[in-house]
Amino acid sequence: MGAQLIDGKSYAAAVRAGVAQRSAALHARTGLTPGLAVVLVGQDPASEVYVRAKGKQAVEAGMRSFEHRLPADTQADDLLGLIHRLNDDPQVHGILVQLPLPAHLDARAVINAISPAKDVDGFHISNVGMVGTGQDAIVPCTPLGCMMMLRHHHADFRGLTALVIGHSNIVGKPMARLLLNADCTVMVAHKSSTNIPELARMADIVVVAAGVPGLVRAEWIKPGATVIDVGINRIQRDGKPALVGDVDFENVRHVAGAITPVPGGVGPMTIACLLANTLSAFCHQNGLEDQPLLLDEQDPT
Ligand SMILES: Nc1nc2c(c(=O)[nH]1)N[C@@H](CN(C=O)c1ccc(C(=O)N[C@@H](CCC(=O)O)C(=O)O)cc1)CN2
Repeated sequence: MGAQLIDGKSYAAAVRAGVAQRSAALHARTGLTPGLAVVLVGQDPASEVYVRAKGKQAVEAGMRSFEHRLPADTQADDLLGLIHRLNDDPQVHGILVQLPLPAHLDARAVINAISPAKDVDGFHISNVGMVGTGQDAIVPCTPLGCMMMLRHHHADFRGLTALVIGHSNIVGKPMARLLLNADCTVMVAHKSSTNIPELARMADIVVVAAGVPGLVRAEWIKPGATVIDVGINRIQRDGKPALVGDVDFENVRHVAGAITPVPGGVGPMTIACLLANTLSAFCHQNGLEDQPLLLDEQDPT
């Protein structure tokens, strides 16, 4: 029997619909509108696509979108000046700086200049520390989306073992922390570890964010395991461009219990969760009650 396909597109549509509904209800009650500011430095083609999608989906969810496009040679002081202005702008409740930044800019310093309350990417050291110590905080969008989809398949993480492959600050590390906070037993592997196959065979959940096309193979997977593929790799296949994940999808799908496709899996949840984080930030900044958006109440199936 093949794995159940985890349809991130439908889940993301359900999350966005929930955000739009709450945003409209809060606007009707208070007259206030959530605002999201997105900063893009340079012209990386993939980043252009994501930034455009963020602005469009924010507006569709009833939010204000503020796009700031800066040239690739922008100096740190100018970028930091913009962030300080956005921190002080009462119409802006969420700020994100699209990554990667050009090499001459220090991404850490830029991220830590964002007010933690408006850091809707959840990358500020204060949000990272809070999540790391199991406190309520803004959670990075991609791992949040992965957790929402995983919760749909696993009511309780206690007694389960997870393997996270890749330990980036954007995905791997926060993903491992969220799973630990949910009482899962968690292993984290560097993408070039030679023992990944043995670790994967013990895992009920495999989350991979390694940037290596087809890294995860069918013979590594425990039958019935849930496999979440965060990889987005642009390759040439039969002379044509193709988008593939870090999982050998065609073979792993015959062993796994549930699996995310690429495209249409984790990716769409990233922006949906960004909107959910922006709505939460808006609520906190205005003393409004924030309700967590759970997929269970927005079940697309
Ligand atoms: N400041 C941030 N920078 C980056 C983040 C982030 O969360 N915050 N994540 C990624 C890029 N990203 C959002 O910014 C993102 C990546 C992928 C998708 C997505 O929907 N992917 C589609 C495929 C789309 C395509 O053709 O590329 C899919 O997987 O189905 C959305 C957002 C790095 N930077």
